[in-house]
Amino acid sequence: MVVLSKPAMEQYGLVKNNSCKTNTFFPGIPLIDLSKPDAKHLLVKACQEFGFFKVINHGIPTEFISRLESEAVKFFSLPLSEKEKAGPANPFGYGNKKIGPNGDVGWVEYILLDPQFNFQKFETVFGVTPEKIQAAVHDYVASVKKMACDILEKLAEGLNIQPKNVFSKLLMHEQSDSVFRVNHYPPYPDLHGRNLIGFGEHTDPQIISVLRSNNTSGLQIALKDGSWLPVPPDQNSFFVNVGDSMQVLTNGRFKSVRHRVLANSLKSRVSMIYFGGPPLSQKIAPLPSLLMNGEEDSLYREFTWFEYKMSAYKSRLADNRLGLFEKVAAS
Ligand SMILES: C=C1C[C@]23C[C@@]1(O)CC[C@H]2[C@@]12CC[C@H](O)[C@@](C)(C(=O)O1)[C@H]2[C@@H]3C(=O)O
Ligand SMILES: O=C(O)CCC(=O)C(=O)O
Ligand SMILES: [Fe+2]
Repeated sequence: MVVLSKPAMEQYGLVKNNSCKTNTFFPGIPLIDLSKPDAKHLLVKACQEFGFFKVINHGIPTEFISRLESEAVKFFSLPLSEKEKAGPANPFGYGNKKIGPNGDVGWVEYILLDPQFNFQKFETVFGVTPEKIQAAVHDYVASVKKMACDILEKLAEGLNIQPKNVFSKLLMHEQSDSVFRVNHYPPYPDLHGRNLIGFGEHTDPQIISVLRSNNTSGLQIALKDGSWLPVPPDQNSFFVNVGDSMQVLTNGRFKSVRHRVLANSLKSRVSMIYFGGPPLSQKIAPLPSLLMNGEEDSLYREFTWFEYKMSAYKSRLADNRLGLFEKVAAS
């Protein structure tokens, strides 16, 4: 990344170092052991209260994680001119500082991939080893997707709805519109008590997002009172976000969590995120069984994932994207 002067860095957004919840009593990020029988109930509770949790005993082979991370680190270490051959990210490819099509910026560089992977665009960049990278992405994504489906099935069981694949089938569908992203947040020079925004606050539009990072801090989630809670990094665990589409499918029971990343002044952060989405034609509406078979009103007007995605790509990162689809309460 190019070194910038302090005023130039301000365009990425700065926050005071003490702007987060650190001293108020807080029980901590929900921790779910996927191998335990009570996982399904704890998952439901975490999705209702935070829309966010950490999982252990996830079954993802360490080798898949380290292989992909080391390929990603190699890629991000290339000269900018080489990396740019895989860009711009519109929507897939290499991106640097610009996030999305509507003027958002952050102290981040990234690769966005369609997990059905068309690596042709990357062939020139990855040179002799496109197959190696392709295999690393494939193994990692297949394994994380399986875990995401396991979590979604446990959630259906915990909610007492049938069939248990009611959510997971949307990711398993051969036309599932999922996205895979690797973010790199380089360290930045000291800004006298200020933190630089790496990835601005937002909610993820899809059903579920599964994140793994190296041991560098930066991720924060918004609590109900609007304060920011730093998420301690843990390279051996995965973090899961409820996305906007899941909030709608559950008629608002599960919360799509607002989150952001602050860049670290000392260490690089590398994160890999699988965003599990449904097929484009999928109707997104509360499940009838969660509307008490007609007793409860839907909070949202009906839409397809295609419509929501189109609308999301017209929005700015921090926008309340679901707001446009909420039904106005009758007076
Ligand atoms: C500003 C934007 C970037 C984003 C597309 C959008 O217009 C609004 C949603 C953003 C987001 C957030 C979660 C994921 O990182 C992402 C890939 C997604 O599906 O929605 C990004 C989009 C992006 O970076 O292109
Ligand atoms: O990089 C991270 O840790 C999170 C980034 C994120 O929220 C996203 O890419 O949607
Ligand atoms: Fe996100």
